[in-house]
Amino acid sequence: LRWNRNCSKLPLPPGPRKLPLVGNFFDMPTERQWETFLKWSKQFKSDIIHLNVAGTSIVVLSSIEAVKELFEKRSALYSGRPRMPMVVELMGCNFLIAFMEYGNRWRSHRKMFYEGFNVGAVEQFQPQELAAAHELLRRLLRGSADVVNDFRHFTGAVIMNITYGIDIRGADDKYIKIAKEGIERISTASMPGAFLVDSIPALKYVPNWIPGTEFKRKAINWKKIVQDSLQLPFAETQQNIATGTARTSFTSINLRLVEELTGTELEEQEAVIKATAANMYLGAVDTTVSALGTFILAMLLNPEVQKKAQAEIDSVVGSGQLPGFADKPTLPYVSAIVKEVLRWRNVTPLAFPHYLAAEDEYQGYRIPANSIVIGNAWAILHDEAIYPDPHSFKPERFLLSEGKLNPAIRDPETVAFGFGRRICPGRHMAVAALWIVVVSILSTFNIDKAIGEDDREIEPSHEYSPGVVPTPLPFKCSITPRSPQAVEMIQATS
Ligand code: HEM
Repeated sequence: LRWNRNCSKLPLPPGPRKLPLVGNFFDMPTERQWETFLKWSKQFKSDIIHLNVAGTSIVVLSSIEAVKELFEKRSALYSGRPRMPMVVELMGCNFLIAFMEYGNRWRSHRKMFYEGFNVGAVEQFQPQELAAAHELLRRLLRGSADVVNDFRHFTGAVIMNITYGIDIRGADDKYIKIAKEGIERISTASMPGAFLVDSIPALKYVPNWIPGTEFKRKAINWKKIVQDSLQLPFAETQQNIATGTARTSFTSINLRLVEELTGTELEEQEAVIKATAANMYLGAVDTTVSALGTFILAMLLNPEVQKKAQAEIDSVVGSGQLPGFADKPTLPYVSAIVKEVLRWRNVTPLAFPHYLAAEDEYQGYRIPANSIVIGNAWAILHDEAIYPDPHSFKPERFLLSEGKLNPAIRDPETVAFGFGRRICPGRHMAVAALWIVVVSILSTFNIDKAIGEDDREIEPSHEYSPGVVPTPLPFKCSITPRSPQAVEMIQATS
């Protein structure tokens, strides 16, 4: 009580002036929020700023020191998630780990995820990742109309294989479609401020016939789509196990581990396996696709980076074979490209919001109870003091003069995947998938700007979709084999 009394006398962190009742509602940016948050942070000379959006307290952290202190050292306080009635309660997304309250249910799901995807465990997935990367090369060889869509197919194929042991059939595979639609609905519904029911949860009890409750009808339709992505692939794996045709996968391994159980214990364990599997798919696809799209855009802007990487690959791997995971230690420039992709236009600029239930203090400021606390990962990854000329794509920043990776430069992987106990549990697999695609494409293809009908180069728009995971909007580019030998090597992979 004494602590609380002391805290309450402290001032709030600085921030833009608040109006009565609505607070900073009208100051809130509707796009690229991370840039405005950093601007305020500089304006108020503080790595912690406070906003009040129509009664909701929002705290934004924009330095590595602040996120480490609050999200890591005080993780017992800062590992919650804000209540999201639209997506969790109305759309039934309570099976998604990212939205779960911090507690035992979250722990049991997260534990199963960790066992499948920790740094050692993910090595077992390398053969599937390599096979899918080769399939991607074959797709690109046939000609790519939309490279971002090709990446969606690649990520879908890897994840469906690892998670359920299911093969994806073509670009319009039903599981790819279901997941794409599910992710789109979840992304729209979880955008802060998109639905009034998130600010006034009691609205969920208003009867459906009352005007203004379209959100309830949307929630019913969207719930069905999301449920399909949870239920259908899991049911197919169960069916395959029953008929003895199931391949080894995350789901089949875990279902076998619990087959001795009975009754509610079995039901509970099956529910955790089913939910964890769906999390893999829904957590992996858009994030990985976004990073790969950014990689292509970076190559279009920086042809010299592409040439340097190709020279490194040719000198290490040799021109007669395709690279594999074993080459990673000898290809530091390629690894530096992956790090720069994760830094330059990081996939989740504001990570995901954390939630503070009880009042706290930081640097003499009071952080009110029930605050949404956001780590501005974009600001940290664009800090000029650590990454000079932060808006340029420069893999060299991660290298020593002799070409090895420089351990003294902060690795973007420690920021781009979020913070503390909620840090992305799929990060090791994500980095492996990014690396194998980047190295495979660079070793066999040239990435250039497309040429228009007027014989001029077409500049990509560099526009990204709105949402929690901004993804490059479709753009034109030319991806052509580097040599006849590259074509032969790719064809030989089938
Ligand atoms: C480039 C790829 C990826 C990026 C940038 C990324 C980023 C993130 C971020 C920022 C968070 C929130 C962390 C926080 O709350 O502080 C997160 C959570 C999560 N990610 Fe990823 N992710 C990626 C790939 C993946 C993959 C491949 C999987 C699954 C195999 C995955 C599964 C999850 C899950 C389940 C959570 C929720 C964790 C929790 O709330 O405890 N992610 N991710």
